[in-house]
Amino acid sequence: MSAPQEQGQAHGIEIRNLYKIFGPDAARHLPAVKAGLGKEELHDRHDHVLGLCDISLSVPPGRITVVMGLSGSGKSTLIRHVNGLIAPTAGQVICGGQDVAAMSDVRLRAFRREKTAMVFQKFALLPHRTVLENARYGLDIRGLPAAEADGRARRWIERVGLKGYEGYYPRQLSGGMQQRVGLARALTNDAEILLMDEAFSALDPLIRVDMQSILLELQKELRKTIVFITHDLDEALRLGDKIAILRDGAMEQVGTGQEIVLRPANAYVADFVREVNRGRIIEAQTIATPAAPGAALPGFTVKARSKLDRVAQRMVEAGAGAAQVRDPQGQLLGVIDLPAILNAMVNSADAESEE
Ligand SMILES: Nc1ncnc2c1ncn2[C@@H]1O[C@H](COP(=O)(O)OP(=O)(O)OP(=O)(O)O)[C@@H](O)[C@H]1O
Repeated sequence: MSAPQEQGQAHGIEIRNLYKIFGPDAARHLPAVKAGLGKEELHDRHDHVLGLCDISLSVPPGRITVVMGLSGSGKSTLIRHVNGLIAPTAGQVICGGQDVAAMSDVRLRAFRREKTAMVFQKFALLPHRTVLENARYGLDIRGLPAAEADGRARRWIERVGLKGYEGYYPRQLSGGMQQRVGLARALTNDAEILLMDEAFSALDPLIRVDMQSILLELQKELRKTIVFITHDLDEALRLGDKIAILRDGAMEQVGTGQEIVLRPANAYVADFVREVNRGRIIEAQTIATPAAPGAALPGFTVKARSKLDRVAQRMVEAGAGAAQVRDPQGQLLGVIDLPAILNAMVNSADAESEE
């Protein structure tokens, strides 16, 4: 009866000047934190923990925003503000024109249940329920007719590659398969916003890459607003349309993977991206420079989104020292040459940090 909402326009999320101080007297310490009191001093002098410090982040609708940082940097705290599991000490989390932090309990519960779905590192499946029952659990809670809940759940179970396993129990499945159930459950809920907290971190490396591929494949069509937490840079670079790097509760840099790898904002981020294989990340379009007016264009052409290691390989094979970079519509974006490619690929990511 009730129409599926797959076609519904996903909302973005605006996080504005968010502060979270853990401790009984959080509000009292807020002015000092705003004036620059750091995490360590707050802890040592006042026995409070600075969870988040002046975080502003625009999470675009229909895209994957990755929040990354080391353990304790505030990733989980941030994602839990998005669905109101944690209330901020100050600041706003705006979704669909509403401040999540200002919602009444009833409204917040409805928002959490209907607009958001979470995928956890530890899967959080119900052990005594089958794959099908786990996947449809959220719909059961919402009181959907059984036949409809069943139909929707089966569809997503199939989409994550688990057709035939509907009657299995979680303990009968591998970790990767259990997390597919976690994903199917989140998708069955049909929420616009997917919150994924280290969702693939417990999986073996190959399975993890598999799950990333499944998510990317589904996302092409689903266009959910996804906030994905990870401490793994490779995962962040693979998944993130946008990446936010946290340290000690503060935002170090927000940007695309290309921007972060090529132009780390400071020494900390530079350190983070130092080991990255830049040739496999940076795209031709990122380093293309405008063709000189009137100059002849190189005879060789590469695609805008081709990664530099492939571009270099093809250029060397073709004996080309330079190439045009064109987008899928054939539009000229600029030119690149081998020295520029090598320069971008060489791992000299020490930030020219001004400070
Ligand atoms: N309920 C709480 N009470 C007190 N301090 C907390 C609480 N929750 C989190 N913290 C502290 O806030 C900071 C950020 O923690 P958070 O769990 O968000 O980090 P994280 O980046 O998700 O780390 P991890 O990758 O280890 O999960 C840490 O210093 C943590 O100890």
